[in-house]
Amino acid sequence: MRLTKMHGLGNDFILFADSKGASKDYTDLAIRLCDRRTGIGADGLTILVPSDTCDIRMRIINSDGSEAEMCGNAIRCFAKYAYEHGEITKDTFTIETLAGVMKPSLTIENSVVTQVTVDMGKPFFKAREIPMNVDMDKVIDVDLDVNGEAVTVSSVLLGVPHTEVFIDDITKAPVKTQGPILEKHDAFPANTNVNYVEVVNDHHIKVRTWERGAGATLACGTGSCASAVMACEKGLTGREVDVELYLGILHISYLEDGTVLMTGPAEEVFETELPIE
Ligand SMILES: NC(CCC[C@H](N)C(=O)O)C(=O)O
Repeated sequence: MRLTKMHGLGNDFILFADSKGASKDYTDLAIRLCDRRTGIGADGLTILVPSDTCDIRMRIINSDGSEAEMCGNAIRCFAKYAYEHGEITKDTFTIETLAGVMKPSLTIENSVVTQVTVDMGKPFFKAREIPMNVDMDKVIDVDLDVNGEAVTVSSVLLGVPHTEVFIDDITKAPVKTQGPILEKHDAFPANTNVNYVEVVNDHHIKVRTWERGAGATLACGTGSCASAVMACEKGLTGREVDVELYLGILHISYLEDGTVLMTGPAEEVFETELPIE
């Protein structure tokens, strides 16, 4: 099996194509390969499989073996992988995911994909769409009890469920302590990704994420989109926002019609061949 290790701003993935992978169970493979001591190490597997409705289909399996509906950093890596490995010859195409159809546009320099812009679709705000156990049309500034402490959260579905906690200083974000508690809080029947957000000004935010099924990661693409959307909905920023992550910036455009565009890099780290079925 030919594997490609890639990352999007440090959120890292192992990619491969599997023409018979439409409904395969990759749980064990993900846990084995993603282990950072005994495997290759990654936040997830990203698998290219054939699609009946789009140009190609992406499956994303978290490092704990659970399957996610979508992944923003993985889809930029996936789009670059598909083009540079000859699976796709166009610079704009469609990708089927469990969260619907995503549309990447590639910036190509000397046959190398340097940036990818993805039309991520529109966010869903209703509590039952996220899903979340409260009855609200837009889940903005709800107090949740976290071990006796009231934590104010806002939530949105952007491919996957996201919860934002706005804080004054990103260096104090309790990612690894509060993140896992919020991820599995009773309020979220499907669990949630947790983003800590510092608003720097009306076009610049900083984000740190605790990911559902993967833990603390260096960047989260859908989380960056969700954070930018929520900052705008709360009146803290405009519709064009730079999201600062540990290793760089994702640019998010939240268009007037609700469509979210995400632009950022994707990098290949190495390729290898392993004797895996
Ligand atoms: N890394 C992500 C999100 C991956 C999915 C997530 N762990 C989940 O299960 O919801 C991104 O870049 O969007």
